Amino acid sequence: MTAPAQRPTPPADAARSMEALVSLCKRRGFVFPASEIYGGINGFWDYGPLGTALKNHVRDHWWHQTVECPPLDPDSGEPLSVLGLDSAIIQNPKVWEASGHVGGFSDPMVDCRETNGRYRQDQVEVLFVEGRGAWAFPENKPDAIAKKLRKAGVTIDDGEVKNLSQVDESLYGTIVAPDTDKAGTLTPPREFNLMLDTYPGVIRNEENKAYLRPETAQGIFLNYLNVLNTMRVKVPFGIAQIGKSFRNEVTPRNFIFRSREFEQMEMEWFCSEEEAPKWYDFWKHERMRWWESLGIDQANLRFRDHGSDELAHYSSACVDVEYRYPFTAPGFGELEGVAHRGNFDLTAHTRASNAKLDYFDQELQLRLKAEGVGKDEIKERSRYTPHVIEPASGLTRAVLVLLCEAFTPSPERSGSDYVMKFKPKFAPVKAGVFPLVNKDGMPEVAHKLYMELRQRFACEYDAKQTIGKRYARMDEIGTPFCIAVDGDTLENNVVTIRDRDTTQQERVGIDRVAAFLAEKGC
Ligand SMILES: Nc1ncnc2c1ncn2[C@@H]1O[C@H](COP(=O)(O)OP(=O)(O)OP(=O)(O)O)[C@@H](O)[C@H]1O
Repeated sequence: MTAPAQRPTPPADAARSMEALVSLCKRRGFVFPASEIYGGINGFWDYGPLGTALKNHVRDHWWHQTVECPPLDPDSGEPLSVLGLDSAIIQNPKVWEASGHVGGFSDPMVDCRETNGRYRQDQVEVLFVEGRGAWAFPENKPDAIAKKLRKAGVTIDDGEVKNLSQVDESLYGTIVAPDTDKAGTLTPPREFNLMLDTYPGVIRNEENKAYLRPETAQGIFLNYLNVLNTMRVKVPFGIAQIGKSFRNEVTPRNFIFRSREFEQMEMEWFCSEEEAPKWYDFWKHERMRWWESLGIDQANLRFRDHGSDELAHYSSACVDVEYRYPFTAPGFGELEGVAHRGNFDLTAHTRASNAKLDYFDQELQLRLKAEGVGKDEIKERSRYTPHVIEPASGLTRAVLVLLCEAFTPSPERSGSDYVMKFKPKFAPVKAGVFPLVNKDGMPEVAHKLYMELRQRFACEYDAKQTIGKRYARMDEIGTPFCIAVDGDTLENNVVTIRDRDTTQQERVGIDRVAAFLAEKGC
């Protein structure tokens, strides 16, 4: 008996809040649908000025904490070695054959013969009501689900909900497909490859077919030897990179959660087989600590260990860091995977390319010698293909999480419906500088302050509209501080700084403003 499936119906207010968030992101310049003036293109998004700033702040924080200032070795207390990389998006297609992506990077899909709708099998939930029938759900459309069930005269509590991937195909004939009222229109599942292809060069034929990378990780394996030979590192060490990846997702959805072009932040940690379990545990907890450092509420984060049936054949452990997205609530969805990949990738590339991607561990050799181990055994054990621990996360998914965390309805405030409560470090704009009124010498003083502050902080100068409207706009784009130059500034050199979250105001000497912003973590 399988565990009861989670209810497919997200709370209606969560769906509505997602709608409001998407609309705010567009209205305020965070994220726009790609090619919007041509009707858009499914699964692609453009990051506007504020979304780009937010994304860059997250990217820089990851890079700083992973490459420039990585965690300390738990045993020696010395910094770990992690080196940065920026590999090509398009590589020799043999790479993706060796890695298993050409043959096996696919999702099982079912089609509806009636509507031609195509669904990922594991993203369809089915309600079985004994003696009445079975209804498949269009995911995350609570209103449509409610309507469909009402029409059928059943409620979600009348039966049992199962994921379609756990339903025997012989029962497909009884299921009403997600977008029809007819039973039995779903086809059996078929594998659908997620690789997007392209044809570099002048001739467009199978021989010249190449792929847009579906993950940044393989670029790291391809450069393992280059880094080892040039950077004076020894195992254990890591190689990290941030960059675009592409997947022909069948059902891109939930805003930027699942898109066809997205950005990843991945690190491959090369270590000995013996130490791999220790490093797996280490990186698992380090990664959670990192997510918490973004200011995400701990209650919205959790680990989910993969069951043995989910693990790739070469992997001995994998855990997801999950976040409670509005569209998964009360459940969670993936944000990052930390995988123990064994030495599958390096071994596969060794086999396919004939390059020697192994490692001679001099320290291990000396240790074994001191332990009195025999010559042949030393030789065999001190040359090996490193094992790998891989923390792999989505940069664009991280942006979505920060947007969801920050998004706070503010019915008590006039002028803005929402406040985006970003941690100051990640806020796209750190401070708004306003003259209280656009006269009496205030604009000149405010503009001078703005010109100084912008050397260190992303600031905006705004002298238009009422002060209330200026505050409201800053609240909606998540600017943590607004600095008003008023009569008191002209007389006493003090400005009024308003805190976005509390709306409390504080008087601060004009020459202390930069220090104030720095102290607040801007
Ligand atoms: N289509 C996508 N759009 C946005 N981010 C993605 C997408 N696919 C993967 N990611 C991000 O890259 C990370 C690492 O990729 P990985 O291959 O482990 O994902 P995955 O397990 O296939 O994700 P999912 O189960 O959500 O499809 C994911 O945790 C996620 O944050």
